[in-house]
Amino acid sequence: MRYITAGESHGRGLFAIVENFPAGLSIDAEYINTDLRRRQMGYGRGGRMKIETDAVEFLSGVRWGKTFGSPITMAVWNRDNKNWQSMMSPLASEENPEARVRHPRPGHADLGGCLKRNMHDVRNILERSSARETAIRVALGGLCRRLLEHFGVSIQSHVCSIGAIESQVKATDIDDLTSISARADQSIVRFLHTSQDDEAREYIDTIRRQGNTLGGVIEIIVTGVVPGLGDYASYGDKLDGRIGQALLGMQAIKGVEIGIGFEAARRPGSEVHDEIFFDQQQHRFYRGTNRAGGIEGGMSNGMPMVIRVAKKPIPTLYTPLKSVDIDTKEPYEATIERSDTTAVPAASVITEAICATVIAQAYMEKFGHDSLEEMLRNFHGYQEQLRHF
Ligand SMILES: Cc1cc2nc3c(=O)[nH]c(=O)nc-3n(C[C@H](O)[C@H](O)[C@H](O)COP(=O)(O)O)c2cc1C
Ligand SMILES: C=C(O[C@@H]1CC(C(=O)O)=C[C@@H](OP(=O)(O)O)[C@H]1O)C(=O)O
Repeated sequence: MRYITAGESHGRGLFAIVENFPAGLSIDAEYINTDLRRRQMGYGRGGRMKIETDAVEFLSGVRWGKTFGSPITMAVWNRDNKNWQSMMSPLASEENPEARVRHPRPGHADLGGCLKRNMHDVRNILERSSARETAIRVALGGLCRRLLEHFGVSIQSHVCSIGAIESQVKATDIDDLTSISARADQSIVRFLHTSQDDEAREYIDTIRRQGNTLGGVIEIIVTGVVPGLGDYASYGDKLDGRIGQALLGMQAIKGVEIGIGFEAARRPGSEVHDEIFFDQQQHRFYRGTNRAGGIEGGMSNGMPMVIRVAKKPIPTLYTPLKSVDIDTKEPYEATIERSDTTAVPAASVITEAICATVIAQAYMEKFGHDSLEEMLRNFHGYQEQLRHF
């Protein structure tokens, strides 16, 4: 499966074209819209989320509720586009020099993008670098999640912290397998949906009043994955590398840990590596602990995957940081139109979608991508192989 996304934050909408997706998968828009709605939730977002009601529209590749092997085109339309008609017009012949954005924001793509493309209007950069693009990646993730359900894979996430506030549901104690499976049994545990809500809301309000912003830590848990996805043989095929690349390819993600991650560097080997056992009754190998977070040697090992990401604070600050006018080169305080204070709960949903996409790709690699029936046949054959190993 290959895909490309297109679209600007305030343009007509966001689009994805997905190639080589298996035929025969039942999909309805509402299944995907559930994730799109979840992505819009969470305390601390700015005015934009009140304007949008994200929903997916299939423009190609789905017929009578099923994929049929043609490239799938998905769209999420921007309601806000009607307020940006002249600014975002693809065809208006006159440029409006007054509409140019000249003040790049520290921490955003603004300055690097202008230098790289030799453009003197930051809007040309910010429209595409905006995390609005994640709406369509969540739609794609929904499609992949639906496919993975047929293989018993489930992907959940929760917010471990926002700024200095820790969730009551802490990051998984990776030495304790019961806590991982208990966590994986829960449907999404969302920070700001717990009894801690009041404290967290007050904290976010204080930060917003100060014109400041917050990031946070998210944990993703993937259960039901077969061993042997990805590969040890070539660097580009390693599953941990692919998950890391995909997550770091998301706006504002600055760190990815798999299993105990950085903690592994502090412990001796005996407290890092998961011992191997064999369950005679179920005729399968298992690990006594899961510090590797379900991935060893670039391959899934059949244990739950545990992945954590660090999201940096939102770059647009209402109390702006110092910047420089790209025309006059004079100091200038960065531009603010409208912005989120924090978007960590939304990011949590996006990371699930990104993991779903990478893992679905790995399943298609191993079991084929022409049809769901063929994939399932190959999958059952592989299970048989494992049973007789
Ligand atoms: C869900 C989500 C919402 C975001 N909202 C904003 C925002 O309102 N204002 C802003 O300046 N950055 C926002 N960001 C972060 C920027 O998109 C991101 O920092 C920017 O594209 C620069 O890329 P980098 O942080 O990966 O270096 C958001 C990110 C995510 C994931
Ligand atoms: C639109 C979304 O997030 C946007 C991400 C974003 C950025 O710079 O990344 C800036 C803001 O856009 P606007 O300037 O239109 O308010 C966020 O609202 C979304 O998540 O759907």
